[in-house]
Amino acid sequence: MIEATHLTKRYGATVAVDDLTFTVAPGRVTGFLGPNGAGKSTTLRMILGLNAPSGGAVTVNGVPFAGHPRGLRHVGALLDAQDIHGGRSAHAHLAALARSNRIPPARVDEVLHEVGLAKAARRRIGGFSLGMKQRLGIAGALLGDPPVLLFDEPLNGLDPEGVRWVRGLFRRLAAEGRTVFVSSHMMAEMHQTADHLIVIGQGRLIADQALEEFAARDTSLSVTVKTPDLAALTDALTAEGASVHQETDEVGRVTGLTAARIGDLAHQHHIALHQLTSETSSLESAFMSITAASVDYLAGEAR
Ligand SMILES: Nc1ncnc2c1ncn2[C@@H]1O[C@H](COP(=O)(O)OP(=O)(O)OP(=O)(O)O)[C@@H](O)[C@H]1O
Repeated sequence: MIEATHLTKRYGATVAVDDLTFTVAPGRVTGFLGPNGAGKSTTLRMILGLNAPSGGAVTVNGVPFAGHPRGLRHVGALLDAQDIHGGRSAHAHLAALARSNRIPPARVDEVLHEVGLAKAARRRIGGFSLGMKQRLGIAGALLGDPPVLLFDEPLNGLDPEGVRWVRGLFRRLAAEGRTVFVSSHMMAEMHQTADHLIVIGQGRLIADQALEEFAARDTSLSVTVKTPDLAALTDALTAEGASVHQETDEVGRVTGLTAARIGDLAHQHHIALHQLTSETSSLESAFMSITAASVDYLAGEAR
C-alpha cells in the first residue's frame, strides 16, 4: 500500500502539496481527484521519488520508493504519456526499460499484446497518436508485473473503446489484489473507474472515502425508490435524517442517504422495493460544489 504522512511540497511561495495524510489500499481502484493545479502530479512524483518532499514522507509498502531496488517490479507508473523518446519503436522503448529493471525480455511482447499495440510494436513512437502513447505508457507500467500501479490522467486521448478497456484493466488489476491509484481532474471520468476517492484541492485533503459516500455528500443527490408501501418507507428513511419527496403513490425521491443505506433500511423494515436508482449524473455536481472553494483558476464569469 501507499502511505503519505503530512506530505508537503513547496515551490518558493507556492504550496503545491499541503500536509497530505492518506493511505491507498490494495484490492481496489482509488481515484485521485482534484481540479487543475490541485497538486496531483506533484504527489505522484513524490510517491515515485522523482520530487523530494519539503516536509512529511511517503512510502510504498513501508519503504520510500528510492529504497526499492529494481523499481518497476515494485511500482509501475504512467506519468506523462507524451514524455517519451519519439525516435524509438514501442518495442525498443519497452526492451530498454526491461533491461534496466532486470525484467525478462519476453515480458515486452506480452505487455504490447495486452495493451493492443502488438501490430504497432516496430513503429516509431513519434508517429503514435496520444491514445497509442497512453497505451504504451500503460504497457510500461505493467512491464514489471508490480503490486502497486500509478496512473496520471490515463484516460486522456483515449477513444470510448480505449476508455472501456482501461476501466476493465484497472478492475482486473485491483481484483488481483494490486494497489491501483489513478488521477483525474474530471469527476465524471472517475465515476465508472474508481471504488474509492481521495480528493484534494489546493494541495489539501478534501475527502478520503468510498465513491458512493462522496457522491452522497452533495445534498442535492437523490435516489428514486418505488415501493408498494411508500408511507412506511418514508417513515423509516426520515427517521434516519433523509427527506422523501413523493412523486406518485409508489414512487419517492430520497435525498440525504445512499442507495445502499436505503436498501438496507427497507430490508430491516421488511418493506419490498421495486426500484432503487441513484441519480449518478450529480456526481459531477458533488465534486464541483465540494471543491469550488479550492479551485485556483475559475473561468471569468464563474469567479
Ligand atoms: N516544478 C515546479 N515549479 C514550480 N511550481 C510548480 C512545479 N510543479 C508544480 N508546480 C505548481 O504546483 C501546483 C500543483 O501542480 P500539479 O501539477 O501537481 O497539479 P495537478 O493537480 O497535477 O494539476 P493538473 O490537473 O493540471 O495536472 C500548481 O500550482 C503548479 O503550478
